[in-house]
Amino acid sequence: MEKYLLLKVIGEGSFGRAVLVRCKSSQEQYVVKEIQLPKNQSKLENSRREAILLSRMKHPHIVAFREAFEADDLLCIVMEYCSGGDLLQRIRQQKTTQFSVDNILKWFAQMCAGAKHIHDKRVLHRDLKSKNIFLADNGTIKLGDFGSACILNSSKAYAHTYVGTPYYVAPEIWDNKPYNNKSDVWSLGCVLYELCTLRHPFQASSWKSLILKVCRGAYPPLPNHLPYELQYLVKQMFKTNPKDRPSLHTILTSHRVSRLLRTHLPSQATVTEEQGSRTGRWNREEGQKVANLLGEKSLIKTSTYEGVELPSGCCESTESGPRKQWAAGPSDTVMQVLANASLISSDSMASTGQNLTGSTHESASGEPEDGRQRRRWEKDPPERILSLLGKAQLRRSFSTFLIKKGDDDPLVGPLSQPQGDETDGPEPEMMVDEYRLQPRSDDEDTDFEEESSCDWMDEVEKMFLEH
Ligand SMILES: Nc1ncnc2c1ncn2[C@@H]1O[C@H](COP(=O)(O)OP(=O)(O)OP(=O)(O)O)[C@@H](O)[C@H]1O
Repeated sequence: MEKYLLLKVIGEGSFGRAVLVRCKSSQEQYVVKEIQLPKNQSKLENSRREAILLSRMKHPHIVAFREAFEADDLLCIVMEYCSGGDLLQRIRQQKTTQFSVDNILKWFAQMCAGAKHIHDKRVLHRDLKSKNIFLADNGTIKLGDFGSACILNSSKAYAHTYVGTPYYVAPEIWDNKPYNNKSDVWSLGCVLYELCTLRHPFQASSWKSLILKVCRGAYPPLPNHLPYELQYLVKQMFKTNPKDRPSLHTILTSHRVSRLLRTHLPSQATVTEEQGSRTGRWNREEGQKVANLLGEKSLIKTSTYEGVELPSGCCESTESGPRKQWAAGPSDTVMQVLANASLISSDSMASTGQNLTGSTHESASGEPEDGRQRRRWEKDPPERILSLLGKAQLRRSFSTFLIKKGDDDPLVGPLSQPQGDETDGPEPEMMVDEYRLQPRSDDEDTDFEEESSCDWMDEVEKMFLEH
């Protein structure tokens, strides 16, 4: 840390603070994420994973990694400073002034290029939202916050924890289905919608209403002045079946909107890893060094309660439970039980009290110890879990999904007005050319998903049983 001069604290995240520093030798400014190395092993792995993942993602639209080191009890991740702040702040600054179509297309194209790059590496971001997307000083988009990302295609990659922010979560996650590349596409659809309207597509005053809207893909249509290609794209990104959503590759190459998007992308933004490597922009050695430093094994032997504060003692289990699949229609049950719970405001995960998260449990090798078959639930599991949820207040967070006892503030969406936002009021009537917007099925598109099913509901149950 002696190399850097501390300039100011930018903010506090759930795992530590972010500080602006200046490198004493180069005079360049960087952000250092200081993460208190947790005694809790699972959080430690989470922190290390972010550093490793970031070190491997070199792309013009991904926050650049510089180095990571451990000092005292801190893991310090040094990264590019995005002086334009995050996109949520930027959208809020607009108040009621809409962004120009060119601006929307440019930013969206850039975020797609960054996200496509991580998907090409078989990594899912899992928490894409305007608050995790940054603007560099030249106005360029940079995807950040890889704390929730998970690597796919590794039998040891057992990051099967629920991660996400309710407002950006795809319908399949509410259905306890595995997170997949199209779930990231859904979240980016939410960001695109925010850019187009300065509002969130799925605003609601209760969990039931929020989940219903998400699971039905019901959102107020975009204003007519926007090009139909954008309207068509939004409609496709909000297809409730992930298979019907276009991949980022499709969006950038063969979608009706691709031509518009590509005019805003310099050719280097879509460079592949191999191309990058040939041109020397992708520094494998550097990534490897960091991975070694931080212990690559820990990356894939992860046992995490990702992104959520847990009561102490909740993360201790190392049991390798078999994967679970829903027998049928969990969403209805989810909604029944959530109906009475209120969603409350929280900008920070560093909240106190009893919170909810998912976790990953696995053997020391990171694999199911005995190759056990996946078992199916014998009875409808959401009933059980959600009756537990019913005892708690559901807490909204921009960072993750929390349940907290004892509060009952009304729900306020990320882009709600401070007061009196009619989140559940009648949706504005718009003239939409349904025929032109009719989406096609994207059968030939690329699909991949995390290996293990999302068993966050199971973890909720365990957590409450322990208390
Ligand atoms: N590279 C960066 N450039 C500029 N600002 C950043 C950068 N990284 C983070 N920030 C800002 O620093 C603050 C803290 O960020 P951090 O990622 O630590 O936590 P968070 O995203 O607010 O919360 P959480 O950890 O719960 O996701 C945020 O306001 C964020 O916008």
